[in-house]
Amino acid sequence: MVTKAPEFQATALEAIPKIASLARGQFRTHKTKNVEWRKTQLRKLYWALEDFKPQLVEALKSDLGKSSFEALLTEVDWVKKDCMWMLDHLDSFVKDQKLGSPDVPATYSIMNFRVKKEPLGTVLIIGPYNYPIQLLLCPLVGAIAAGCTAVLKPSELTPACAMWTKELIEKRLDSGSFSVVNGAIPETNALMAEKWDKIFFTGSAQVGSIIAQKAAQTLTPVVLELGGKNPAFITKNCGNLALAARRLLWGKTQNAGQVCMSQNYVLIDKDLVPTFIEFLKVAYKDMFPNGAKASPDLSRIVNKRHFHRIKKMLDDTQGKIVMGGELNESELYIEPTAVLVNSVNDSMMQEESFGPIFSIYPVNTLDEALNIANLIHKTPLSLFTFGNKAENNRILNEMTSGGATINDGFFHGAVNTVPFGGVGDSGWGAYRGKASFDSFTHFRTIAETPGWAEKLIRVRYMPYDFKALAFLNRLTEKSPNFDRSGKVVKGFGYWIKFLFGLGGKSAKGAFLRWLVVLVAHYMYTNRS
Ligand SMILES: NC(=O)C1=CN([C@@H]2O[C@H](COP(=O)(O)OP(=O)(O)OC[C@H]3O[C@@H](n4cnc5c(N)ncnc54)[C@H](O)[C@@H]3O)[C@@H](O)[C@H]2O)C=CC1
Ligand SMILES: CC1=C(/C=C/C(C)=C/C=C/C(C)=C/C=C/C=C(C)/C=C/C=C(C)/C=C/C=C(\C)C(=O)O)C(C)(C)CCC1
Repeated sequence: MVTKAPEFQATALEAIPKIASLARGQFRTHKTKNVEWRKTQLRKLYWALEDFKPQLVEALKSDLGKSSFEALLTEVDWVKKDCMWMLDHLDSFVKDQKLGSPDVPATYSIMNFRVKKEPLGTVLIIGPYNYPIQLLLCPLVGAIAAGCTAVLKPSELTPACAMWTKELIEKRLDSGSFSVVNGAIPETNALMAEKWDKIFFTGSAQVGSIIAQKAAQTLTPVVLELGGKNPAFITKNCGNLALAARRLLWGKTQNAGQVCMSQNYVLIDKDLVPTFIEFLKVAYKDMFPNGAKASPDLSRIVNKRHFHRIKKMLDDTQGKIVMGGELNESELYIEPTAVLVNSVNDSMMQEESFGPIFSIYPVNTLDEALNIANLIHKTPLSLFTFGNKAENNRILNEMTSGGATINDGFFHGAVNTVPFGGVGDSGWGAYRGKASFDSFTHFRTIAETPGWAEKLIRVRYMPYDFKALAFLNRLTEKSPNFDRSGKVVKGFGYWIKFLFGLGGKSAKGAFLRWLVVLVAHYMYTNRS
């Protein structure tokens, strides 16, 4: 029998400054600089997740109706894998990076330039409700790896997960170095009143803006992982429309579409629309042979407020529901739903879905699709392309996004070791894999000037000597190979290189050409 989650209890407001101060104090002991200490914390986190697995799976069920399959794949095991990956690579990440050519000119090579990887300090991590374990603890893996201490603020909308997270972190990790503050706006405000060395926020753009403004007052750096209105493009040349339908439906069924990087709307060649809808229905039937409501796999909407937010999008649409459409408030159930729309002003195009619903918008050309997508949201978190190679490249070239997947739903975000983040108003900064370590690290450049070099570098001292400066410039300055209009000038040096390199553009190219010439010459002279 799995123990029920402790009843949700917000952290006392007056305790919050002490928690923050304790975490800062722990950082000042310098124990986190020890890489073995960090590894021990990561190992403890791994085992805490393993040991609390039944409680977390149950909590995800009670907070979000999440299936145990998804609870393991995308939350508990996901973070465990993150710990293991970080443990495997931490030794190489923490090493000083020696700076040589091309960063340091040869003339300065005696200064032993290097980059030291320093922990930023004490950080605040604020999480959202949709993946309450993964999106709170993966940034923590980065923070621990980098040598930071941290205070975590889980979403109050997933109370069972929040309470277990507090227990597993505070019971298993170094006391005081890692703490969890539970609560909503007042508790977050109390946390924001403290000084942090970095704030890592995942959530809505609206709250992200509040956090960024508050952080700016103390010049605190922030990572923002926000939402977006993400487009999918399907062109006439998409090849396999049935596959596109199935893969896009996947994006709206995992976690009942409460995935910030899944598609909001599909811009599709108008001639493909009827077939695409048929394929969506086939895929739906495959995934839910007994209907979505009866499926043990489909999550529920987190609460009534979000249920009504999503319902309102459907109530306000002028479009036609072509798949799904069933809602049940008492069960917080919303069926995976597709709506065929014909206006960019439709609620289904203008609002962030963040649920199992999406719109289908027929277009005449790819130009039209790109114009619409750039109009709806210029910097979405993701985009998806289903076209031929040239079309996919064109879409990627003419529209930006945090990340993108060609020929699938949100696959670029389904691997935990590659960088993940938004662009513009869908987010600042990235994490996962090495990016998680980097996100909490200060890359500190160090130079070391040997005493014996004093004579060589005396040019910098007053009284200044223009002759010495001219000499230094002769050693260090490179003359341009371009004129004032920006055109490359093929001067004497270029033609010499061209001649001796036999037209090869690199040393390797020149070497290969010389090799061919020499082999040909050898064969010619040794022919029988
Ligand atoms: N880019 C990414 O990785 C992700 C982005 N999201 C985005 O998050 C949103 C859904 O998550 P929610 O939990 O509803 O986000 P939210 O922004 O409402 O809440 C996130 C966190 O901020 C706190 N918070 C809420 N209002 C606050 C306020 N006024 N002042 C200070 N703190 C406050 C909450 O307690 C919670 O811990 C969607 O917009 C979604 O697109 C969600 C998951 C991942
Ligand atoms: C098994 C063999 C092979 C290989 C098999 C392969 C490649 C299997 C692939 C499985 C797939 C596609 C699994 C899909 C996993 C999806 C995941 C983990 C989704 C995660 C979603 C997340 C983390 C959501 C996050 C949400 C966020 C950030 C948000 O709201 O923004 C071979 C190689 C073929 C050989 C034989 C054996």
